[in-house]
Amino acid sequence: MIDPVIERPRLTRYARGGGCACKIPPGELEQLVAQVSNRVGPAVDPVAPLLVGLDGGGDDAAVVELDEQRALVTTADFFSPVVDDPYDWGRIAAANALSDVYAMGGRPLTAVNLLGWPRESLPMELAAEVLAGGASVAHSAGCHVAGGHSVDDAEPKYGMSVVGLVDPHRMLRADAAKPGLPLTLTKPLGIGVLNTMHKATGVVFAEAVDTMATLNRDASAAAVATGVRAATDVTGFGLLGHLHKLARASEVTAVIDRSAVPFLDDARAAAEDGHVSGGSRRNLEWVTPHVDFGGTGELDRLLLADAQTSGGLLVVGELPGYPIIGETTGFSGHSIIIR
Ligand SMILES: Nc1ncnc2c1ncn2[C@@H]1O[C@H](COP(=O)(O)OP(=O)(O)OP(=O)(O)O)[C@@H](O)[C@H]1O
Ligand SMILES: [Mg+2]
Repeated sequence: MIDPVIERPRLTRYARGGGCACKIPPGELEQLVAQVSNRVGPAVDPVAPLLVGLDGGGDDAAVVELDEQRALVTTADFFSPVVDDPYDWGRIAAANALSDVYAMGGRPLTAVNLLGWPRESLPMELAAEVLAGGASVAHSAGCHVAGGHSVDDAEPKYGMSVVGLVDPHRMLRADAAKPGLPLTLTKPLGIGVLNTMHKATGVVFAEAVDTMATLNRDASAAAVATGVRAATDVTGFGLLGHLHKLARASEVTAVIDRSAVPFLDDARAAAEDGHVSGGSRRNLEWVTPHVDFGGTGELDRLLLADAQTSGGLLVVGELPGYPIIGETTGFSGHSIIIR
């Protein structure tokens, strides 16, 4: 488990899955959440009205109204290592946790760390690097990191719980897409296959690391400024999984132009070499009944369903400087049509 060149433990070797690819598969998660909702009703005499909760398959974060202009956004995200470098893993995990606030059109205020650490097999100095990476990204977003919770764990896990603010009238919801609008994707896909290859071979993909550590802040602010109403972030369920959830919740069909979808360099080659995670295969299985794939081949299907970690925003509307990958139409029998 020691990297022969830098003589440091390879963090990805300490976990079975990695990043958002280790999420519980979408179908199983929905069943789990539904079982609880069926047994336990809503909050009794709530202190504040819930604007966004678990209805319609849930959204990126929960939102409660504070007053006419302000609502509170809460979200939590943590996962096992996606890269071997502890500082980079921290940066990526923080950018990913903050992303759900940006996906609602909000701004993060405070975060607390969520840390699981195998103290007997990995030095605490590495945990400090992970936390420092996380704090550096959160601080660059103007978000305080002011606490956390840490447990001894069989596998390393890291993430954050984040609280943000949003204007309830300008919030970006997954169930607010309308027909006849362009679909924009703000980060290239391929992160999952490159992470899977990194875990298997140790090769570092700097472009993928930079992409994952980049905040979705600017894209979110641009979407809110241009009056966009619907968006989500593309993470563990892949472009197709998150697009299906958004289209289903909004009762529209998303028509995707396959050739317009951006990918990181090397992503296709990594997929051709078989570096496709089990999570990505489960994503594809889950969405397949809802997708008209046209002539799309198996490899392209897998790449479009590839589990992303800290992926970009999928925005229903046009954002200057970011690629348009398709459009919405009225619901026509499938959530997604690929051309
Ligand atoms: N254990 C849980 N209990 C209740 N709700 C859950 C649980 N796990 C997930 N959810 C909810 O299920 C929905 C889908 O979860 P998912 O993790 O895909 O959303 P997400 O936070 O946007 O993902 P990501 O962080 O990868 O962008 C969300 O509304 C989420 O809050
Ligand atoms: Mg999300």
